[in-house]
Amino acid sequence: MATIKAAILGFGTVGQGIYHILNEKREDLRKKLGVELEVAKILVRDTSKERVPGTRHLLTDNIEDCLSVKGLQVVFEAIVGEEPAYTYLKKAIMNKCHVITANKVMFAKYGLELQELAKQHGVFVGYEATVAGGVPVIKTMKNLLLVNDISKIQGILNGTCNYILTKMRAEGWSFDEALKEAQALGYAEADPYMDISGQDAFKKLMVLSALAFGEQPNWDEVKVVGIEDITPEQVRKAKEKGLRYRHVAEVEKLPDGTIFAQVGPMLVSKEHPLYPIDDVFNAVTMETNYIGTLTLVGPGAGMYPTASVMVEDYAEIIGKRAGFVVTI
Ligand SMILES: NC(=O)C1=CN([C@@H]2O[C@H](COP(=O)(O)OP(=O)(O)OC[C@H]3O[C@@H](n4cnc5c(N)ncnc54)[C@H](OP(=O)(O)O)[C@@H]3O)[C@@H](O)[C@H]2O)C=CC1
Ligand SMILES: N[C@@H](CC=O)C(=O)O
Repeated sequence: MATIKAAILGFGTVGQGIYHILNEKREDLRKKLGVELEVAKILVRDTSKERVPGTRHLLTDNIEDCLSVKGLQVVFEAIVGEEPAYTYLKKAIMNKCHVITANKVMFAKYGLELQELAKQHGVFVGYEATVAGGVPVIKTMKNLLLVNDISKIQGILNGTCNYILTKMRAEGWSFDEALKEAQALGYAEADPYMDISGQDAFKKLMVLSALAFGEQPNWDEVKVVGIEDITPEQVRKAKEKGLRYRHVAEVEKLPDGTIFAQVGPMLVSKEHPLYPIDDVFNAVTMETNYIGTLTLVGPGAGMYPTASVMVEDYAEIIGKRAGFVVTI
């Protein structure tokens, strides 16, 4: 049986999740895909940190050790920020590797370019994990777009913000307590300001805009507001009135063809579809011409939901290569 060699870039919450799932599902994936997968290298910054037992020999802090693995075919990327992730993935694609990323900060900016480059080199880019954690919004949207036009997308795209707002309302926790717990649970970004400032939701929205409309609005013209100024008093008063705070991102193609987007907190009443979406859950509503309105709901962050969709991307890509999966 053929063996596919893979590298994992980043071995924090998401990278370790990928490793665990690949191990736990090794036999199953082998049967379903007809190939063995071997994780040949793992890139980190600090190779001395104690991590998953039995992986020390795989760790390196040098990307060339990863990209020079003989027969490398797949790169899972779960590091942080635009660079060096963009440069690494570009190199991997040019070396004819499939790449699978969770890094929305990098992908919001370079996603269209990397996908074009991948096309030129005959490889695939999986990016389900860049938006809404374990919610299969990218593959759903790709399928919808085969037939439908999407006119508007609205949703809760940051699990950490939703977790914080939920805990403040339902448990009376302080903002800081809730953020600390979101970090402990692996939901928050390495720099949690990305979450609470709305920047993380904005980057995810830009990934969705590129997919749905083939373009993004001018980033400088998008109003992005976070949740960091919402006080316990405001949350309490809203609750008394039967309202809930939600952090909502939306992007819309206007009749004149321009793309309008905004990100910020919103007060919703119990009639609103986002009212019941609590905890780390995300929800994404798409308005389409034939299906009408479709909403996906599920865990928006965390080790296993995020890693699961990355391994699904791997299975889909390898299946496609073998000619037995027919989705895009
Ligand atoms: N956590 C989540 O729920 C989700 C996260 N994501 C995205 O996945 C990515 C990873 O997130 P997460 O696992 O939570 O982050 P962590 O901070 O837990 O892990 C990041 C990992 O990347 C490594 N790393 C960071 N920068 C570099 C670099 N320049 N070179 C080599 N290695 C580097 C770190 O190495 P070291 O350990 O040595 O410091 C660490 O192992 C991010 O882009 C995030 O936005 C996407 C969806 C959900
Ligand atoms: N920090 C992000 C992680 C997933 O993308 C979030 O909380 O949603």
